[in-house]
Amino acid sequence: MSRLSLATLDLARSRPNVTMPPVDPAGQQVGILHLGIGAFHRAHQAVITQEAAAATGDTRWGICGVTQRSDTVARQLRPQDGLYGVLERSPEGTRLQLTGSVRDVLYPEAQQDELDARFDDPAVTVITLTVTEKGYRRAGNGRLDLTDPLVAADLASNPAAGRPVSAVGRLVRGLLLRSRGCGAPVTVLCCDNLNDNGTVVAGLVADFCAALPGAVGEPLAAWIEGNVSFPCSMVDRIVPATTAADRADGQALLGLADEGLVVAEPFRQWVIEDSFVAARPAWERAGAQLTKDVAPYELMKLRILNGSHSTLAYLGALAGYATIAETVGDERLLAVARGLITEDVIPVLQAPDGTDLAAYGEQVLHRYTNPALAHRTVQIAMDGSQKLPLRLLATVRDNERAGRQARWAARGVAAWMTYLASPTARTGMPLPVDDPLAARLTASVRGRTDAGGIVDALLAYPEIFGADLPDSAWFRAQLTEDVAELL
Ligand SMILES: NC(=O)c1ccc[n+]([C@@H]2O[C@H](COP(=O)([O-])OP(=O)(O)OC[C@H]3O[C@@H](n4cnc5c(N)ncnc54)[C@H](O)[C@@H]3O)[C@@H](O)[C@H]2O)c1
Ligand SMILES: O=P(O)(O)OC[C@@H](O)[C@@H](O)[C@H](O)[C@H](O)CO
Repeated sequence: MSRLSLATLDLARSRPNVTMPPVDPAGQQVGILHLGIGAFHRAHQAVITQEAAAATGDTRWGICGVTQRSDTVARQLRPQDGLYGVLERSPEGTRLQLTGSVRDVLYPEAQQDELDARFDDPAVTVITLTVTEKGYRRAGNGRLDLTDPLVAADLASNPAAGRPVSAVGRLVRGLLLRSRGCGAPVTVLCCDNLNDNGTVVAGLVADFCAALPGAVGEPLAAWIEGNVSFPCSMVDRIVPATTAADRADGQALLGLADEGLVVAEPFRQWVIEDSFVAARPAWERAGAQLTKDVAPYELMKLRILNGSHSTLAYLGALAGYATIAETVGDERLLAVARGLITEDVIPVLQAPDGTDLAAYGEQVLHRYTNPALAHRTVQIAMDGSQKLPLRLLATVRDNERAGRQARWAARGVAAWMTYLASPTARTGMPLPVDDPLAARLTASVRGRTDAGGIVDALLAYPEIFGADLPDSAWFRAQLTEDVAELL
């Protein structure tokens, strides 16, 4: 079967349930450099960007995507001239949105020169990132982990001449080349699920500069101070990893093979701090919200959605459910998610202007029920050591400060602990541990059946639980009771 590309795109024009790109892909110039061109970026920012371009007629905002660890996405998209479909799945049916805003894809290991040229291109005024929580290589204190092998390798090589391997290393090298080259201001916009994500990235870049030889790091830090901004953003759209079945469904709709296809729910939200130092797409013309303060939106989303998502992922996987939709079909597990949202999270959360938190929470739970979206519990269970502090432990702490006990958040943490201890679900479904700390975590607890010992062993990770939570008597007791029940 022929493959989607600029040459074949017209064949899709009359296909039912297929929507053509709303802009001429070939007419878009690259103005955005995106580090981490995974599934989420393709289903969220790239779609909103092409809609903004269509609404304004502004052709400056094509995207150059940069893969991080492998050339997979480059191999998928380059033969397709950057085109791919977003398979939007809902109970009402499935439609395919063709997307044409990705104009180039680079694999840095083989294309560092091309990447350098993009970083130094004055037409590029926005650099965006989705490199996952662990991709930022943060130490337990939130600062750049200078002992991380990739970060250490980047620092050891000449930043202007070497070939960086960490995401922050790539970003800093790019900013260095730009500061010495075109010198044009640029905005760095983080789109990962992190609290205060722009501030986090600004801090990591500053840490990296401070660790460079002074003659390089100091002038670079000064240039960044005057020429780069790091707005925060809240991003939301449920985008499960694409499967072979998804590709087959996409191909049946399109009549063309599409190796770059991604799957998503209909819902999407993007709230962006309005703090840009250079031109940007008019994303607000495609539904994005530009605001002075993203923090209340970030906290609402991370704690209500991502907190309940992780809780359901661990509880669901332990019960042998493969997907979130199956998990919320179990009334007892749905009740845990609802308890977490209404009893633990909302009472200690500040609502963004005009937002009804209870209604938001119910909408989130409803989104999980989408039976057409096979979002695997073990996918969401990945990287728990990076996610739990933001998604659940912050809620535990805020409740402690308010003199309350976050009983349901503790249940989510206990489910993570039980997941780590259990090689398989009760049904025999394997429970893989995919986490930067996987080797240590599994050595600590995998295969153990003593609830108290499991809880003690895991609470002893200060990079996850800090110095305070292990001292909370009710938390330890609740975790032990819950792990004993879940094992
Ligand atoms: N998928 C979703 O539903 C969703 C929704 C909102 C936000 N997000 C954010 O987007 C991120 C990526 O999600 P995705 O669905 O695109 O995942 P994905 O697996 O499709 O892509 C992940 C991207 O991050 C890169 N990456 C992974 N580990 C890395 C590391 N250690 N160092 C550097 N880069 C690394 C990969 O190379 C890839 O480019 C999430 O971690 C989250 O922060 C995802
Ligand atoms: O993408 P991750 O790994 O940060 O988290 C898994 C899910 O909780 C997450 O992707 C949600 O689907 C998403 O945050 C919804 O917007």
